[in-house]
Amino acid sequence: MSVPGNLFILSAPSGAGKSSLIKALLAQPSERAMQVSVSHTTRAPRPGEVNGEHYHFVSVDEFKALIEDNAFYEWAEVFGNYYGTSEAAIDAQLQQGIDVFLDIDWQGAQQVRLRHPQVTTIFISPPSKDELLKRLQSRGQDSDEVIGERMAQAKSECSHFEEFDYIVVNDDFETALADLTTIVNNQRLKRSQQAIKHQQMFQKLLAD
Ligand SMILES: Nc1ncnc2c1ncn2[C@@H]1O[C@H](COP(=O)(O)OP(=O)(O)OP(=O)(O)O)[C@@H](O)[C@H]1O
Ligand SMILES: Nc1nc2c(ncn2[C@@H]2O[C@H](COP(=O)(O)O)[C@@H](O)[C@H]2O)c(=O)[nH]1
Repeated sequence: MSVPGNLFILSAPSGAGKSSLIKALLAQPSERAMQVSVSHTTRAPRPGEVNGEHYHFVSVDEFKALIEDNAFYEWAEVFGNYYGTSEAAIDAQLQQGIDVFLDIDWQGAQQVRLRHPQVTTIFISPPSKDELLKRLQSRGQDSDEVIGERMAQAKSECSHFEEFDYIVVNDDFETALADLTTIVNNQRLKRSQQAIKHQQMFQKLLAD
């Protein structure tokens, strides 16, 4: 029997660094395959974003048709655009034993928790408001107006931090990455997973 993949959610105010942390985590050597789920969105691509890699970029009509088809595991409206996680895609990854990471907002996290109670949820916090603003500005991808909206939304995202299993403060990047790696490894070391992975060893240990 193979161990099914683990599902992880990373939520944070925009600009706190969750995409950077997931990218660095996935670049590390790992005993299990890890993938980040590619969401659908109606937001316009940012410079350098590739369709199918960063997001599946769709029109509002296409997104609404996918909602009608029950194609989404969860979906939400964030900053006036729709975002959603494809159910078929993550089910296939988990069944193949791949650990899947969802970079979604608190509304999506609430929906996934109801459907998949074993999910591990992680809140990534910026060290301060000033630093969050600096990161949004230094990314150089959004207008001042959009940055203002994201800063206003950050308070609402942060107000949900107590709903998460773990909190990682992304002040020093390498420390935050080490914390995230520890959380992932903790999940893999749980008895439920180890019992399946080492089934034959336990059978032999318990044999007469
Ligand atoms: N610990 C850190 N110290 C300094 N800068 C950081 C740190 N972590 C990430 N950054 C920088 O902050 C900016 C925002 O990071 P990133 O794009 O990963 O955020 P995000 O939370 O994924 O945002 P969004 O939800 O909008 O996609 C990037 O320019 C990134 O290089
Ligand atoms: N509920 C969902 N939220 C999602 C999904 N994909 C991304 N997001 C969140 O949206 C904001 C903005 O993202 P950006 O790429 O436009 O900066 C951020 O908080 C993401 O976590 C999703 O599928 N579902």
